[in-house]
Amino acid sequence: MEGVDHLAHERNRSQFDVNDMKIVWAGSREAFEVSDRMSRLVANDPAFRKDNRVHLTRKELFKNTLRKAAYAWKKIIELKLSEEEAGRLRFFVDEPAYTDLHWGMFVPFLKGQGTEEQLQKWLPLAYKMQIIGCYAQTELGHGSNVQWLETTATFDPKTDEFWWPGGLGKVSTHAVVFARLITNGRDYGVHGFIVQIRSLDDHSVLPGITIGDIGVKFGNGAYNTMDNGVMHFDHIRIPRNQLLMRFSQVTREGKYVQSDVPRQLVYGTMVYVRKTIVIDASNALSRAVCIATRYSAVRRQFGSQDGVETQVINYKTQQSRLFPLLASAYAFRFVGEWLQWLYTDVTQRLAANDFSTLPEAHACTAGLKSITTAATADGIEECRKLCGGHGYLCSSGLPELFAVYVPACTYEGDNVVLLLQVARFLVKTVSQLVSGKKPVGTTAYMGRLQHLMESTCKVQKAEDWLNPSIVLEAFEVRSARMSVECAKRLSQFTNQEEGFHELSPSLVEAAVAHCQLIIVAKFIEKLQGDIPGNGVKDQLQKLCSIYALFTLHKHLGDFLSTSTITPKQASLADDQLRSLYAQVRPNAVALVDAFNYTDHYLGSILGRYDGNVYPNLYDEAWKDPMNDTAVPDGYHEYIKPLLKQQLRNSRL
Ligand SMILES: CCCCCCCCCCCCCCCC(=O)SCCNC(=O)CCNC(=O)[C@H](O)C(C)(C)COP(=O)(O)OP(=O)(O)OC[C@H]1O[C@@H](n2cnc3c(N)ncnc32)[C@H](O)[C@@H]1OP(=O)(O)O
Ligand SMILES: Cc1cc2nc3c(=O)[nH]c(=O)nc-3n(C[C@H](O)[C@H](O)[C@H](O)COP(=O)(O)OP(=O)(O)OC[C@H]3O[C@@H](n4cnc5c(N)ncnc54)[C@H](O)[C@@H]3O)c2cc1C
Repeated sequence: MEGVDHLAHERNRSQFDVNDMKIVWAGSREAFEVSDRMSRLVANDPAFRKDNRVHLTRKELFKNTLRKAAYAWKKIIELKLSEEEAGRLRFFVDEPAYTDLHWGMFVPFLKGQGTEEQLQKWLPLAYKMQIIGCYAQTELGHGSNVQWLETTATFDPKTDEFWWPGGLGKVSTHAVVFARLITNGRDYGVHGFIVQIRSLDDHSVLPGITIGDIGVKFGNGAYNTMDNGVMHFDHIRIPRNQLLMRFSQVTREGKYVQSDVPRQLVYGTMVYVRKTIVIDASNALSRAVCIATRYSAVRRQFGSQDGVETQVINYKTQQSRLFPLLASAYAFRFVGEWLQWLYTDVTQRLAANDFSTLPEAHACTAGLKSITTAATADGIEECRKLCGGHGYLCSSGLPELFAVYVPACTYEGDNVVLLLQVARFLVKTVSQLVSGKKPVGTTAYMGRLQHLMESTCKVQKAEDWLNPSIVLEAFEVRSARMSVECAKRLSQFTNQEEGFHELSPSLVEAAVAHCQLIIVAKFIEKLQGDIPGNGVKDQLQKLCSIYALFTLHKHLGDFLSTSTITPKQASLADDQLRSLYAQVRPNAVALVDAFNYTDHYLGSILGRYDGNVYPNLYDEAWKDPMNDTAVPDGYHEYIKPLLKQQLRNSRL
C-alpha cells in the first residue's frame, strides 16, 4: 500500500472527531480560526518559502530573514491584522528573527516597567516599528547571575560587554539595557534602561558604542537567522528619564525613590517570557511528533504478512517511545494554558498591590519552563531516531527543528539554575509548615503532609491506575516525600547555603517531581471541565494516563525509594501503559492531525499530510545543488590524479 493510502486508512479508523480536537488544541474556536487563517496565508505565499534555508550562507540566510520580516510587516499593515493575528502570522513564518525580541521582550518590558509618561513616549514608536528594540541583559561574564551584572549606570559610567541579545547584532535601534544603578555613591542593584544604540537616519552605531554579531551558532541555518549580538559601551550618557521608572525613580537631584513593591518586579519580563516558552514547548514537540507519527504509519519494515511488511508504528517499542511524546505535547499544551491563566491572575493582583502570588508565579514559570524545554529537546531527538535514517536528512525537518529548539534549555534561564529556584521555594514552603503557614496554590498538597507521609497506594489491579485520584495522590506523595527528605537533610547543616549547595542534585530532583505533579494535576483538572466533541474527552483521558504512567515509569527510582508504590504496583502501571498504547494506536494519526499544521509549517517530507513520502524524498534529493552536475567540482584537481596514481601503483 502506498503512503498516501496508509494515512487515509489511518484517518478513517480514528474514534473521535478531529475537528473538535483541533479546537481543544487551539484553546478556543476563535483561536483556532485565527491560527488556521494565518497558517494558510503564510503557506500559500511563495515569499515565505523556507525549503531553501539549508543551502544559504549565513549572510544570505540573514538577509532572507530581514526580507521576510519586512514583508510580513507589510502584510500585517495591508491586511490590518490584529495583534493576535500578527503574532500567529509571525509564528507560522517559522524563522527566528529580531522581531521575536522586539515583540516578545522589548515591548512587554516597556509595558511592564514604564511610567505612563514613558509609555506614551516609547510605545507608539515601538508599535509602529519606528524603533526596533532588543533585550540586553546577559553579559560576557554573567548570564544566570543577574545581580552580579557588571554594567553600571552612574554619572561616570564604566565600560562593559553585553553578549547574546537577539536582534542586537545588526538590526535593533534601541535596547533595554540592564545595569546596576549607582547614584550618590550607592549601588541600588539591577535596573532596566532604554538606550538608543543606532542612528534612526542611517542605522550607523552611535558614538561610544561598539556592536557586532557574536558568530555562527549551532546547526545549519536554524537559529542563525537571528543576529545575537555583542555590545560594548564606553562612557555612554543617557537622559535620566530613560531609566524605566514605574517601580523606582531617580529624582533630578539624584535621589533614589523606591516604591513599596518587591525588587523582583524588575525580573517581570522573564516571568512573562518563561510562560510563553512553555506553550512554545508544546508547539515544537507536537511538530516533531506529527512528523514521526505520520512517517511511522507510512514506513514498513519486516514482519511480512500477505506480502506486505509491518508498519513500524505497530511495533510496541515504537509505540512506547512515540506515544509518551504525543501525550507530553498535549500535557504541555494544557499546563501552558493554565500558566497563562496564572500569569494573568498575578498581573491583576500586582496592579492591586497584592504581591502574595509572585513567588508562586516565579516558581511555576521557572520550573515548568525548565522541564518542558528539556523534555521537548530530548523528544525532538527521539523523533529523529524514530524516523530511522531518513530522520537525519534535513528534508525530514527534524535536524533544523532540533537545532533551533535546544537553546531553549539555556535562554531565559539555564534549566538547572531555574530548578534550583523551585527547590528554594519548596524548601521554604516545607520549613514554613512548622510555623503553621498554610501552603496555597500548587503547593497546597503540602498542607496534607501528615497524610501524604503515611498514606499507601491503593492500586491492586492494572485498571486502578486509570483512577485520576490514585494517580494524583501518587505524584503528591512522591513529591512531598522528596521535598521533606531534602529539608530534613538540609537541617543537619549549620550553614544553610552550604547545605543547599551540597544537596543541590537531590534538590533539583525534588523540583522536577513537584513540576511533574503540576503537569499531571493540570491535565486532570482540564479533563474535569466540559470538553465537547465526539470521543474527544476519551482520547484526552488516555493521553493523560499515558503522560502520568510513563513519567512514573521513567522516574521509578523516586517512586520506589520514597515507598510511594511497591514493585508490584509499578509492574501493574506498565501493564496499564501497554494497554493504553494499544488503545491510542488507531487514533495516533488523527491525534497529530488535530495540531492542524500545514505542510509549509511542518517543513518535512516525512510528515507530509498526504503521506506521499518516497517520491518526494527522491525528487528532493535531485534538487540538491550537489546534483547540479554528475561530475563534481574538484574532480580534475583531486580525484582524477588520485585515480591515476592508484593505477600506477597497481601496475608496479
Ligand atoms: C521572545 C519571546 C517570544 C516567545 C516565543 C517563544 C520562544 C522563542 C523565542 C525565544 C527567544 C530567546 C529569548 C532569550 C532572551 C534571554 O535569554 S534574556 C536573559 C534571560 N536571563 C535569565 O533568565 C537569567 C537567569 N537568572 C535569573 O533569572 C535570576 O538571576 C535568578 C537565577 C532567578 C537568581 O536571581 P537572584 O536575584 O540572584 O536570586 P535569589 O537570591 O535566588 O532570589 C531572590 C528572591 O527573588 C525571587 N525571584 C528570583 N527571580 C524572580 C522572578 N523572576 N520573579 C519573581 N521573584 C523572583 C526568588 O524567589 C527569591 O525570593 P525569596 O526566596 O527571597 O523570597
Ligand atoms: C539562543 C540564545 C539566545 C539568547 N538571547 C538573549 C537575549 O536576547 N538577551 C539576553 O540578555 N540574553 C540572551 N541569551 C543569554 C541567556 O539568557 C543566557 O545564556 C542564560 O541565561 C544562561 O546564562 P549563562 O550563559 O551565564 O550560563 P552559566 O550560568 O554560565 O551556565 C553554565 C553552567 O553552569 C551551571 N550553573 C550556573 N550557575 C549555577 C548555580 N548557581 N548552581 C548550579 N549550576 C549553575 C549551569 O547549569 C550551566 O550548566 C541568549 C542565549 C541563547 C543561547
